[in-house]
Amino acid sequence: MSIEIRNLNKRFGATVACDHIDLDIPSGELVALLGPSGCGKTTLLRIIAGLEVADSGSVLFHGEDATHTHVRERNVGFVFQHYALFGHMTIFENVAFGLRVRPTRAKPGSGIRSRPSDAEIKRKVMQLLELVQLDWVADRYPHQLSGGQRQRIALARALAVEPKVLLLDEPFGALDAKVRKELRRWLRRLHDEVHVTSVFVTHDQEEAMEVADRIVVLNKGRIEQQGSPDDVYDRPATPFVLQFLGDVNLFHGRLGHSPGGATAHEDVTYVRPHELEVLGEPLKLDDGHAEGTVWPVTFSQALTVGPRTRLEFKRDDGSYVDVELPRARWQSLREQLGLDAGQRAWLRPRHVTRFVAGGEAAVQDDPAAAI
Ligand SMILES: Nc1ncnc2c1ncn2[C@@H]1O[C@H](COP(=O)(O)OP(=O)(O)OP(=O)(O)O)[C@@H](O)[C@H]1O
Repeated sequence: MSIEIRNLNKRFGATVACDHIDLDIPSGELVALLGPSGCGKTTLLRIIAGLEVADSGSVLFHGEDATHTHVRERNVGFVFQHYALFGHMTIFENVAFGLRVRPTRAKPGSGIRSRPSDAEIKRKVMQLLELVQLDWVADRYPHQLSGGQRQRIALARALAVEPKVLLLDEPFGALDAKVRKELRRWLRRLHDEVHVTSVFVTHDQEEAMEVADRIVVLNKGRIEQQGSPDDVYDRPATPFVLQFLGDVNLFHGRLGHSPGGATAHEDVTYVRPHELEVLGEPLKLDDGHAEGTVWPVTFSQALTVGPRTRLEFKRDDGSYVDVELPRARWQSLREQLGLDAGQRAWLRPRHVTRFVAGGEAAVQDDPAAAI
């Protein structure tokens, strides 16, 4: 089931939660709505669900206008951050719930389906519990499960009614980092098996990059960019997207010294910390080879966390630049250059991103072309 959103607008008083949203979600895709707190992700999800009404615009399910269709008839499944399992019911009954509450004989054409037989419910619930790899907890109660297990059950319960669309609002938000990581990989594998069109809200860029087929980056109720994880990371359309998708060093005005004596570029330039190379001396021009931009800096400190090391350098204008490298690379570099706090070094970007004035279009550059 594809979802199309057309010129959707929603305000809460003076707050604009959805600002002219146009979005196509192809059938079977797993799409992440990504953005900072308050950018309108949940509101957009709730409008797709039918839990919130838009001020204007439309939502189409597979080409059919569903803007005014009641939530019960939209056939969507939900998973929220705070697992809303029923504490007094077993896991089996929790998963069976959506099927048990159906009418014995639904009105034809109402969009509501009839209740399956008890045998059919049993078969289906056990099949779903196997799918989420928790068939062995069928007789337990929610309080006897871990948070991660409860979220897997919440997902099984959402899938039990065979939704055409699955909506997930920060489903792993309340879990600790390690369980989150496990569950997002698990969700990705599950989606590859089930293929139900899914929309996933998160403010965690790593989570979106790892799980989604496509990422929709939202900012202040507007879509900044949408594309594959590689598209938005490698070819950010705006400074907001670039900065939201990971750490970045920002350089205003003149970039500093370029060995060829060419004029440095005046635009704002962005370089990710892992795209900078540390040199012990400024590059010399030899054999007519243009080397591009090199920034003189002073080494400040190194912080190693696990396998990665983050180096902090100070530029002559007083601003700081971060460089990230594998821990082993840092160890060999330290020996090679004898880097100590206060020592001079030079940074060469392997890749820079510039935006023309107004921040409308990105220019992805070979750094040599930036001068
Ligand atoms: N029922 C409401 N009444 C008034 N304002 C609301 C209501 N719901 C949302 N808002 C406002 O609309 C904006 C978008 O909210 P929304 O919950 O969609 O953002 P979000 O991106 O999901 O944020 P978060 O990640 O913090 O959940 C926010 O400024 C919020 O305060």
